[in-house]
Amino acid sequence: MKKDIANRDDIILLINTFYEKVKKDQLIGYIFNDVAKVNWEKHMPVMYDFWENVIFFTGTYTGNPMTAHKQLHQKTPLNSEHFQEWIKLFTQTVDGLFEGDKAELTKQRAISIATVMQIKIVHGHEYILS
Ligand code: HEM
Repeated sequence: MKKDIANRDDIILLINTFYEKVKKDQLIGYIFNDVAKVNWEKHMPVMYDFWENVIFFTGTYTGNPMTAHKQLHQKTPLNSEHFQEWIKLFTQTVDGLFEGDKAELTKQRAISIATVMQIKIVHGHEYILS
């Protein structure tokens, strides 16, 4: 049986594994590699903090993901297929490594944040949410 997500080391493993898949992905890899040209050394600690905050409420992340992705959407349009792929890779990564309540919570939070992000970004002006 797999273990559950229990601490920051588990989050680091999860996020490292996820972005290894993302970078190689046919559908969304180019957005990170070619459009945003992500500085991974800078980006990864931000993502560990973000997910640690989402899962364990540590208060370590203070950024604004919505702004970051709105800016990205102006450089290259993000669509529903991109978000579906992101969710698929994230869910597969969690399931490949962990199981338990925190693992379930992590997938649910990822899906709900991705859904809100997609509504705001892809469908933008039709919604009052901002
Ligand atoms: C199609 C889906 C997505 C794409 C293509 C995407 C791409 C990106 C890119 C290129 C960055 C900027 C990295 C950098 O240069 O610093 C970024 C940042 C980030 N992304 Fe995403 N993303 C997606 C979905 C999501 C989702 C669903 C979440 C959360 C559940 C998320 C969370 C974040 C966070 C927290 C940051 C850091 C923002 C900051 O600088 O504080 N992303 N994303």
